Amino acid sequence: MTAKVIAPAETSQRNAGLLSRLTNPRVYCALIALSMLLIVPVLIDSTFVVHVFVTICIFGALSTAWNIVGGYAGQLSLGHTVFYGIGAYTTALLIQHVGLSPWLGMWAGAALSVLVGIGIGYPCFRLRGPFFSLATIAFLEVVRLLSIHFNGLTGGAAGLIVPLNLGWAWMIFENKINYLYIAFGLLLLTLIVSWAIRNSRLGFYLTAVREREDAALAAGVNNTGVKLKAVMISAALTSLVGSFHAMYMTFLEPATMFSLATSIEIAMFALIGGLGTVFGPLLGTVLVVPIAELARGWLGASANGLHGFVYGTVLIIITLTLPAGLVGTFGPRFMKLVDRLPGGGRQREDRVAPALRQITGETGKPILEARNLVMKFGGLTATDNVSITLKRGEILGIIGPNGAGKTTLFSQISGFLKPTAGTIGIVGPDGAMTSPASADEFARLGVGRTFQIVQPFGKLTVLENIMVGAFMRHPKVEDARAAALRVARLVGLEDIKDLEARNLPIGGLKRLEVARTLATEPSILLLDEVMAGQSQTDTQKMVNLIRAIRDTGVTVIAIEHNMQAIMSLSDRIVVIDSGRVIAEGNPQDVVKDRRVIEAYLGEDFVDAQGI
Ligand SMILES: Nc1ncnc2c1ncn2[C@@H]1O[C@H](COP(=O)(O)OP(=O)(O)OP(=O)(O)O)[C@@H](O)[C@H]1O
Repeated sequence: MTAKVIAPAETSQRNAGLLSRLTNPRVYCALIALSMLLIVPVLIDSTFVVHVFVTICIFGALSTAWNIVGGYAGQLSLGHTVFYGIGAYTTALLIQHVGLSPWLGMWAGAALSVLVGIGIGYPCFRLRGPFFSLATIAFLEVVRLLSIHFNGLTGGAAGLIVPLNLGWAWMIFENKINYLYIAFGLLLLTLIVSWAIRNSRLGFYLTAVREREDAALAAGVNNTGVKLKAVMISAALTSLVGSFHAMYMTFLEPATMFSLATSIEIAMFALIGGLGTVFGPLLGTVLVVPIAELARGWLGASANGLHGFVYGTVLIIITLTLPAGLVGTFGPRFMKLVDRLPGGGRQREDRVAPALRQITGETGKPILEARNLVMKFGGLTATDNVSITLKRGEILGIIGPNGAGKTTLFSQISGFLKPTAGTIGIVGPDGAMTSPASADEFARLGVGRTFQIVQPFGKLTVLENIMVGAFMRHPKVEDARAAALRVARLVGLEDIKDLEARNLPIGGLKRLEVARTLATEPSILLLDEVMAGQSQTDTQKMVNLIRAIRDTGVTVIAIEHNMQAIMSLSDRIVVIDSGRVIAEGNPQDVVKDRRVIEAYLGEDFVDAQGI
């Protein structure tokens, strides 16, 4: 076995990196704020205050873990306590029957929760919006009923008492402050995981999938795969917290451990604080839990159920006045203030862009072959035995009247529509002809497409949108950022790189479509009406850009209604009408073709002109 020797230079570089992070006001302010969750209860030293802070840490951690699925991936799970309950019961049962320490049992619970998460997530991700939420509630209810039914194991509705072995090994303490240390540790763990996801390729992919599933697929994202990863991580973290909570409460019953009300509370904290943000769920918890707990503490039994009233009131006020939640609304302004503190406002260093993917192959040889493609939508035949061969290095223009079937053809040759009949072959990097099975496979093989109706990830900046494409070839964030910056420069988007995509005019959005696709470093680029909505100057710039892209070895197919542009740009033109190819050849010949003029201007015009 060989051990890795760490050079002194490497260690000092790492220390310098850590020090530079710690002197960043965003980092030290977050650490100071978080440490208050420990310092305040230690200073006040009251059992009730410690209990409130333990509850904040537990629910903050649960909500942060939920946010990975509900916020980042946009899957509104309302059955998340299923993982919390599984963690709790597994840990308690392992102590009772095997004598296993909860420190180990909690990982067994997490593993089981991951498996259940995959089981729930895989079928449910096909469902959208409220149907997904309802399905997660249904799963929660089934597990709750099962835990009541198997009362020999779980104690049923009567509940289960955790064996009371005192000490750190058994996670049971007389002094409540010890629980706070563990709860705080779990909160830190979930926050670190959540932060790491947010700033990784997975985080970008989850946001992309949440915003536009088709555009994410076109960027090579395996949508189900990334959502499953999110569920697995979230399930494991929720389960760990559930295990700890079982030890804190020392009594488990199905109604509490698999509670729909708790599932909703967890989601609500994230909604109040800011869905899809790292610190939003914790902030929501910090704001709401103490009010409810204090009200309960002061008013005692007479205030039973009051916390629900408090949660509901805060939720209504926040959703009506701040739909993006507290962090979503005030976060950017607050960060500007924080950046003014010592050590703040540092500029990111421009990194050298990674090498472009090499495109190999002989110019003029087929790179894509579509044979007899048929696409039927009910009684309508959108493409009718269309066959095209794309030659490496050419620019192929596809024209035809509205509704001719051009976009349908694009969707077929990029894997978005499975042809009713016919075959598609793409030459892969190894030179062999392959037929990918899904849109993301097409993308990874080098087929990049834009959408006629633009598909920006509205809440991401221009540069982040392009990064989603760049991640396909450059998994590291900094490499993807540098590669995206190179593309932004090429496409003329560098000046507005930090603007949120939803604020762009249509011309900018069209260029962003091209940029995101280009960032995937395709060998075949499918452009669907990218010149629509562009000024004359911008159209000319786009023509020049497409030529420049072709000169780097990329093969281009462009659908276009701007005749002047497509005729000047294309090496070859294919004309489609009513789903069929009616003419094919070089631009000069195609414009004179009787069938083409007839398709655009009608038979009467052709007869009158005597063509
Ligand atoms: N998903 C769908 N379901 C049903 N019909 C569809 C679907 N997609 C396209 N069509 C129909 O198929 C035909 C071809 O549409 P397509 O969008 O491919 O034409 P197009 O040549 O791209 O038109 P345009 O130039 O206006 O964009 C149209 O009649 C359209 O209404």
